[in-house]
Amino acid sequence: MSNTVFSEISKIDKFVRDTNIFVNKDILTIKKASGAGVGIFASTDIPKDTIIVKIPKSSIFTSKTCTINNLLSEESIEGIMGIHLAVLYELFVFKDSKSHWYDYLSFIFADCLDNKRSTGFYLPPGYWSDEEKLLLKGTLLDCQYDGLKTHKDIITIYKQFVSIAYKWNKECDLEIPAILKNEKYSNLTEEELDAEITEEEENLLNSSLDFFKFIEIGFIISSRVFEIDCYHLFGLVCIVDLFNHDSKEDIHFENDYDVCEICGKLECGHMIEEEEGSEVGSSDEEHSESDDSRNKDYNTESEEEEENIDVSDEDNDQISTHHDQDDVCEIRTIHDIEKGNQIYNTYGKFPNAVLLLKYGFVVENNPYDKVSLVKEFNEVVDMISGIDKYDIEKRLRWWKEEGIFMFDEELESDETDLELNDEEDIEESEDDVIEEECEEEGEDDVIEEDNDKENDVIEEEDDISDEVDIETFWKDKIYIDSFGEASPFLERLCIILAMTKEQFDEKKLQLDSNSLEAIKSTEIKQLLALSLKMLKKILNKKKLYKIPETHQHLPNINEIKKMLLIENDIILKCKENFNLQ
Ligand SMILES: C[S@@+](CC[C@H](N)C(=O)[O-])C[C@H]1O[C@@H](n2cnc3c(N)ncnc32)[C@H](O)[C@@H]1O
Repeated sequence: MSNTVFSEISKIDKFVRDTNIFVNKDILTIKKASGAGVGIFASTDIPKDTIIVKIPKSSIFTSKTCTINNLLSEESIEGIMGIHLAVLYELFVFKDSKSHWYDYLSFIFADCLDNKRSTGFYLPPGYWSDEEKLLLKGTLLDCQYDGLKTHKDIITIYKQFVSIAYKWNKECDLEIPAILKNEKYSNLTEEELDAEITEEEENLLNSSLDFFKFIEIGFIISSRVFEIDCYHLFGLVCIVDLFNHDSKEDIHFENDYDVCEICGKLECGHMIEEEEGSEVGSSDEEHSESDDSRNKDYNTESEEEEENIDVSDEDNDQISTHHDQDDVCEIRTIHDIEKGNQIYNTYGKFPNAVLLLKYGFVVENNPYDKVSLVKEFNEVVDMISGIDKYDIEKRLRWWKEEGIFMFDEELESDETDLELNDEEDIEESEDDVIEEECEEEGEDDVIEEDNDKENDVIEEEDDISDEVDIETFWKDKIYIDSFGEASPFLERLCIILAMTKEQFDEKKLQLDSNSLEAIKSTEIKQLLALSLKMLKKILNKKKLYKIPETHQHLPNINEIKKMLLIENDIILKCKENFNLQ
């Protein structure tokens, strides 16, 4: 769990004051939240649309605002990777005396700084003990997300960071963060960095405490990071990162995403240059020129400081004046909140497996939760008789490569139709108003822009089959949902597998849901009965998980038990819905 400690909260008071973060203390209380570290609560009734926190973008820790921002941009490291590397320097190199961010970062990474800690490392499930991972075998986390495996990408990132740290040390005498000290990777070529990670290498690193600390820091970042805008990309947002998660959110994080990608401002010379440039067709040059000139300043600075990098006060002044005061993010309540209630943010519409992988916790009554049926589906398919194996493979291949995307669109258009029907009445009455407003404000351009955006979305959707990993996509759709219902994709796939050869090949029923409806009633009845039988066989194969009773010594046993109990609950609901024992 990436929780902070309530008794240490005063550590961030000074940071909050110094960086002009506005917290409406008259209506908010920060306190212990049962089972979830610290949380934020309403100390009075709070009406809808109240701004409860305001934070200047310059007070958000990002790869652009951190102390080594100039070095990161020279290496083209940005986003979450940039934050990861920057945190190592703020915590272990610049520390209290030189880091403008230390009070905040040492609060959220307190455990990582404590060399005598009594708790183990806070790591994603792939790094848990074999005993713990065994208990989660067969869950969605295992079947769909490969969450019980360690991932080699993190090793490549570690090697890259070590190599860069040695380079900066050589070029600008910048101290190497202790956890990146590893001579073996101190001078890697591009080729060596890209090379396949060997098992020996993996085993060696997986027995290093510094490497675990490196992963832990990455995991804490993953559990607290926010998407900011197209300039900063991601960031750690003090105070805002104290809101706990619930699928029913109380607040919205509001900010302008579309800012200038060069300087991060909402309006600036670069944007005008770009507009003018695009008219005369020279925007790229001008952009890169201004980009270079900005980098030149930073480069010169780093050259000047080559002898001895002095990080901070000056740089931090530059950071805090770099953005306009009105470049702020706001937290706004989206409905009335009652006094005493915890105020929740939502981290996304994620099943518990993803919550555990990204944030280290699971929640009960999660409407987005699922139980995987991939293993059970494959077992039943292996037992199908009456159709030859080649035919089954052909149908499955068609489903994975084409059918599933067509069905996805079919479901989406059904949903859109439903929404449109609901909205029709409202829209009709609003039409006159909109027409009037457009006339007044000359909004033709806006409408065109909106259309362009819609076209982009449609194009993007058309490309979906090219972008997603086909294996991951189809498996993700083979599940029981949180209400104990089989996924519509699984139902349709069972129909496809239950078809006769003629129904599949000649009538092409799989391509057209209308002809599926129109098919002769006796024929369809038989087909649906067969497919329901197959579906029930699959569901019947799903067994309840054994809840461990004697494993209290395992550090992650509470989350494991919670996860298994929740999946069992869904399986039981499903058995009831389908009258299975
Ligand atoms: C962004 S932080 C939220 C503040 C955090 N509770 C703290 O003490 O600093 C995210 C972390 O809070 C915890 N958390 C958030 N929502 C939770 C929930 N509904 N149940 C349990 N833990 C939760 C998890 O440890 C998660 O990694």
